[in-house]
Amino acid sequence: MIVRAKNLTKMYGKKEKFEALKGVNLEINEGEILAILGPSGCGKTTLLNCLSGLDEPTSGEVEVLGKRLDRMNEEEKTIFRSENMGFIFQFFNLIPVLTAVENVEIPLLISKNGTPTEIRKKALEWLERLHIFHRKNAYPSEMSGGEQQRVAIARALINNPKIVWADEPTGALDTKNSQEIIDLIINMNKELGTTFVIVTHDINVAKRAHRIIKMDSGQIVSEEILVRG
Ligand SMILES: Nc1ncnc2c1ncn2[C@@H]1O[C@H](COP(=O)(O)OP(=O)(O)OP(=O)(O)O)[C@@H](O)[C@H]1O
Repeated sequence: MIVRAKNLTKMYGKKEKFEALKGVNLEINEGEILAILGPSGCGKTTLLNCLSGLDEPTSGEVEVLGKRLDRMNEEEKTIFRSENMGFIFQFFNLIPVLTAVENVEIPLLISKNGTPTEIRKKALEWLERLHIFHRKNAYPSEMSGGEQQRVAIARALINNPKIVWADEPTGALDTKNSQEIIDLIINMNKELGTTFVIVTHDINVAKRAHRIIKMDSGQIVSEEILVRG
């Protein structure tokens, strides 16, 4: 078990309270690809952010890799995230003034993991692994959505995280690029054993996961385990 959430609730608003999570219980296995499906506004992003420590639940417990996030302060959570987690977003979130290779280097520069030469070498290796080496010197604005997402995945994986949170990773891509991005995620999961938690609207993406949970109005309403031959 890599993640365990107990009775998570999240309230938004001061006067007009809105309950975005209504007592969510969830366990995520190490090495699995979990897809979270559900209609717009049902609480998928809120759940993902509470599980990763980007946001704080109003009540409930979250344990990741045996550590209670709700017992850490912001600084401890930041360090914990940088050591153990990677993030992939719908709109890639690359830094516009940095090239592809420079964007991929960021996590290693932050964790001071290697000399500048070693860091550059590793970043280039990751670009190669994600079939985007030829765009190493391109800026985000010069790349297609599919290319930017490959760079973002390289950046998410370069620190060898145990778990990667992906919020609509194919939401801004066409069918062909979505397929390629999900293929890359599956390959990385097989090769590295990284756990992936993917919020998606796209049933074709969800179908490639090991398990799908469906949410509605702040609750998990069903679960499906997918068996592949
Ligand atoms: N900061 C906030 N303040 C107030 N309400 C919020 C806030 N963030 C989210 N909400 C509300 O909480 C609910 C859940 O939002 P969330 O973004 O988690 O849904 P979602 O399922 O990820 O939606 P989508 O698929 O459209 O991204 C929505 O009704 C949203 O309007």
